[in-house]
Amino acid sequence: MLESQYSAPEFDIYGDRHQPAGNEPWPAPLAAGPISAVVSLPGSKSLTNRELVLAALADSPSVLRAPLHSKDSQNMVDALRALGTTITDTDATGEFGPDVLVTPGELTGSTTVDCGLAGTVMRFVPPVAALALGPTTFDADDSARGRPMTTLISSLRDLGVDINDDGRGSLPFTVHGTGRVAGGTLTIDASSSSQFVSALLLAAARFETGLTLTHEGERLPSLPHIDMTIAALAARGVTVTSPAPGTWRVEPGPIAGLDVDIEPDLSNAAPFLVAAVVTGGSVTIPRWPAETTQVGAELLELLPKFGAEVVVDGDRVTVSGTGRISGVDLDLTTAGELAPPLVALAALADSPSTITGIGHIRHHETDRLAALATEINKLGGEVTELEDGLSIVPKPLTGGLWSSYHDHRMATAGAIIGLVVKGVSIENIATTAKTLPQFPELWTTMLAGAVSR
Ligand SMILES: O=C(O)C1=C[C@@H](OP(=O)(O)O)[C@@H](O)[C@H](O)C1
Ligand SMILES: C=C(OP(=O)(O)O)C(=O)O
Repeated sequence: MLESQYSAPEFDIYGDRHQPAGNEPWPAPLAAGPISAVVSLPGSKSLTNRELVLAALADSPSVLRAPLHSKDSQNMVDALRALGTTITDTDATGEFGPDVLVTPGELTGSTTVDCGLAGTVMRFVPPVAALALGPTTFDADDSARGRPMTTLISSLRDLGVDINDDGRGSLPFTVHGTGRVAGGTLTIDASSSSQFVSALLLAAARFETGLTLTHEGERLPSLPHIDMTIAALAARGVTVTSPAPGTWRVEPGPIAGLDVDIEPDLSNAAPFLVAAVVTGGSVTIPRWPAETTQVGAELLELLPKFGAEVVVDGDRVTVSGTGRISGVDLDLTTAGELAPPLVALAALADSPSTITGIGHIRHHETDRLAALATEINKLGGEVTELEDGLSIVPKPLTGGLWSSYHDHRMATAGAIIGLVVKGVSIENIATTAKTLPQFPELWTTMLAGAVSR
């Protein structure tokens, strides 16, 4: 067994090596011409952080093969370790870091959890802490402290869990675990994030009577992420049913240990595939899963709407630009996570676009509707905020400073625009380490394959 990469603070998972000295903005590289590249990507954030949680709640050890090693996964590992789980690297190391062995232990609590910037940590871990034997205090980076938590806090309270949030309904708060949660029936409004549903379902098999959960609210975003939760539970022998749309039943029972392959992060494929479209080149992503619950798979249908060509050849997906980028009318309710790169693409299109169904992304790492409109307009664009989306009128853009708002997908959206707009600099490119510490390196290598016009 090797020394755990996850526990080595000197390991540069935060990507600081990519931040220019003195935290200077990162000059986004301009494409010399159409890109031609093969880009291999690290593991999915959503799969890694679900499998870490389920492995910690399981009745025997699990191995995660090719997991993500990033700030979000590090925050999850640290949280589960603090609660009593043993997580170590195995001696099998892939392209992006070692596989990990998760050995569940008694959940002791009496600890603190730093959620960093990770929605999956602040939503998925409190129900685990409710099963621990002592109090757990949750906090996050300043910029993430305001993300919605009320639904989860009140859900756990409805299940009898004592939580002290000093009346805030947000981070920081303390979950007073007693080692047991009775479970039962719960109705919640998950309109602001699917993660509330996933959080409760992930831990529910460990509740004494399981859980019947109903969503009642105006909308339910990011359904593929709920499907991912259900599939991950089912793979570990948990019985999950959906007796009616918007209702899920998790039977109480053991969660099995499992050796599981983590797929590459298909949402992080988006900026690279969009780069092919923007430059009229082609990008191939290897190890694309034939079947997946990842929402990034929707790119294969979404990018052709902008005029791209998609070829699937076994487990390799190639996206090519055709030189023309069409504007689109898109409802991205299921795939809000993909909005930043697609909005960047729409800003470079030949005709206007309207992208709706994404009001909830105002509660992601930042208010993404406001941030995208502000940053594109700063460069001369014409993007207008709608109640649940953006209207984008392409305009000739000029260079300037692109702010990231501690949001990895804002940083990568700026890099997309910088491919074809001279003089774009990205403030805090290191924030991409949330889910893809290798971003600047992979981006620069991809561009080395650009063909000069
Ligand atoms: O469960 C998950 O892993 C996620 C669910 C989605 O959250 P929302 O439903 O808040 O959009 C997604 O946007 C986020 O990046 C990851
Ligand atoms: C919304 C996102 O992250 P989080 O898991 O922190 O919610 C995202 O990665 O786009």
